[in-house]
Formats: sequence, C-alpha cells, structure tokens
Amino acid sequence: MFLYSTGNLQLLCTTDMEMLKEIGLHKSLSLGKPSYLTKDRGPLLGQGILSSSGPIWSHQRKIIAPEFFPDKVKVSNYSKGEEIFSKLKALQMAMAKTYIGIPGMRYLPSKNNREIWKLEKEIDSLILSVVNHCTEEATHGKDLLQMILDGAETYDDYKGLSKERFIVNNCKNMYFAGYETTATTLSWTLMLLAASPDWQACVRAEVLETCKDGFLLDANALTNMKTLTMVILETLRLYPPATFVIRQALEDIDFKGIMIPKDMNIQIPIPALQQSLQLWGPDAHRFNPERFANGIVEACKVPQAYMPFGIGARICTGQHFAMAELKVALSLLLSKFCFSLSPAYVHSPAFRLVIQPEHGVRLLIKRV
Ligand code: HEM
Repeated sequence: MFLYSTGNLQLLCTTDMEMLKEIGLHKSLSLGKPSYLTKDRGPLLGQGILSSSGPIWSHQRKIIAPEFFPDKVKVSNYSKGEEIFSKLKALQMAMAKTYIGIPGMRYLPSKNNREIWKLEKEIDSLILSVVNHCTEEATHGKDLLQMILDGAETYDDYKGLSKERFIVNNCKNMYFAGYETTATTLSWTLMLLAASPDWQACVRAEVLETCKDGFLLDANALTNMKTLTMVILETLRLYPPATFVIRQALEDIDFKGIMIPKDMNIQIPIPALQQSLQLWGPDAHRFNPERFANGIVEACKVPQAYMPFGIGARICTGQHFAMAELKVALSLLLSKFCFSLSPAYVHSPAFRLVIQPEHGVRLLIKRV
C-alpha cells in the first residue's frame, strides 16, 4: 500500500487483501467513483453510470442493471452504432494522451484537446439522433434505451445535469463500457489460443461437440462449455481490459482501523493482483486455463484477487452478457477457422484507458 499524488489528486494504491474485502463489502454511497472521471475524463464518460456517485449513480444502476439479462439486449441501429463506435475509439485514444489531476489542463486549446472537443460534439449529436429516431419510430419496445429515457423522466434531483445530458452520457457509457472491453478481450483470447495450439484444439473440439447435429448455441449450451469458459477466465486474468478498480471516499471511511479521509482516491491495480506469484503460484505469468478447472474459488489462494469485472456494489453490470458475447463469437470463429500467430505480430500491451495490443493482433487464418 502506498500513497502518491498527481497534480492536485491524492491517490492510495493498495493490494492489501483485507482492505479489498472491505471495499467489496461496502454498500453505502460514501464510497463512489473519483470526481476526476467526470472532469478530466468528462468528454468520454460525462456523468453516466460508469463515473457518477451518490443518488444519481444509484438511480442509473437501478434502471440499467436489470436490463442485462441476455434476452433483453438488442441492437438498435447498427449503421449509426458503427459510426459512434469508431468515433468513441478515436476519442478514447485522444483521452489516453491526457493527464489526470493537473488543474486547468483540460481547458487548454491544445491540438489534442481540440480533437477531443470536436469528437465529443460529434458523438453526442450522433447519439441524440439515434435516440430521436428510436423515439419517433417507437421501434425498440421496452429495452435498455427506453429504460434510460424513462429514467431521465423519473429522476428530478439533477443538480445541473439536464435530461438530455443524462440520456447522452448513459448511452455513451454503455457504448464505451460494452464495446472496447469485450472487443479487446476477444483479441487477446485469439492471440493466446493462436500461441497455444493444444488449448485451441481442445476448445474447438468442445465447440464442435456442442454444436453437432445442427444444435444451436443457447444459454444452456454456453454455460456448459467448460473449456471455453476456462480459457476466457484465464485471458481476463492475464489481460484484464481495466487496469484499476478505482474509488473515492466521499466521507471519512474506516476500513478495519485504516482511516481513509474524505476525497482520497483509492486505486486497486488489477494486473498486479491477478498475476501475483504469492496468490497464483509460480506459473502466475503463464497462460494456464487449467487453473480454472474447478472455478475461480479453487484457482487462487484468495479468490477476491480475481477482479476483471471489478468488485462490490460497482461490479460490472454487463459481465454475464460479456461472457455470453465472447463465447458466441469464439465458438463461431473456432468452429470454422484455425489461428496461428503471424511472424509480423509484435507483443506490446499498451494502456489506452483499457489495456490493448498496441499494434493489433496479427494472425494467420486457415479454414478448419
Ligand atoms: C470483457 C468485458 C468487460 C470487462 C472486462 C468489464 C469490466 C468492467 C470493470 C472493471 C468495471 C468497473 C467495476 C468496478 O469499479 O468495480 C465495469 C463497470 C461497468 N461495466 Fe463492464 N466490463 C465488460 C463488459 C461490459 C459490457 C458488455 C457492458 C454492457 C453492455 C458493461 C457495462 C458496465 C457498466 C454499466 C459498468 C458500471 C457499473 C457501475 O458503476 O455501477 N461492461 N466493467
């Protein structure tokens, strides 16, 4: 555990397991997300569910979390969605070049900031046009978008946040949270399977067995794909898209004798915990899906150290949906193609707000 500061931010970085357990169990609104997320990362996150705290977060969570049962998730307008995803990606890359905690930085009209402002405007207006289209056409029924629209009507304590911003910020958060994380995990999984032909063959055999006689992939089939699940869990251990679980104490909080003063930011470094030799054993840095053969609890000395989807009250609402998406995509790909690493692949995990392959994942692909 150590304390450091960047600009005017105080950060406590901790891997103390007792403290992590306390944070995981903490239910009160006194522990929220750091305010720098809505300020320094504002153009990307605004005051949506990912970055907000207190009653507004609690309202957002109540309307969004129940929508993540697989049968409820639908695609609204893909061609517009595609444009939003590509602009969000550009915004994410630009935001990864900015610093947190340095007062005034985000107002300077630097080249990068001007690019950020332009992208923010474009993305906001694209999202509003999707929302307006959906409301006019009434094409979407009682889905996630409708819940966000209804949520904007029923929340009256906005403290300066307009209904329009409530809708845009939450839609933007869902696009960002749901796309980059899953797409990046898919890339890392393919890279690891390409480098481990034995595991690739095992997963393919399982997929072909599950889908034999024209059997379709339903929720039951996905749950029963044990080898594929182990491979994804191991990928998320070695390459978690999020680098930190982050929190801010909104009041003084006492974590079993450690007093965290109001406004202190807490950072839990996910990769450090998930690759700790003490917690995972001497092969902690190796790709070994076998360790998850008996689930997460048996894989690690302290299961709370596995946290690719975060912890406690703020745990990822989309985790089960993301696992289902990954299993469907990998099953379809592995049932048809064989993957090996291209000699042009350069291994370089890089921080772009999520941990991504800096030069992409170059693969050689053959039909099975
Ligand atoms: C492999 C895929 C994914 C990973 C690794 C991931 C990881 C995370 C992490 C680390 C957090 C922060 C948790 C915390 O602070 O304790 C988070 C929050 C969140 N994620 Fe995910 N996520 C993934 C996919 C998705 C998907 C597909 C969606 C929805 C479409 C989603 C929606 C959210 C939301 C709404 C939150 C904010 C929850 C809150 O603060 O109440 N995520 N995710």
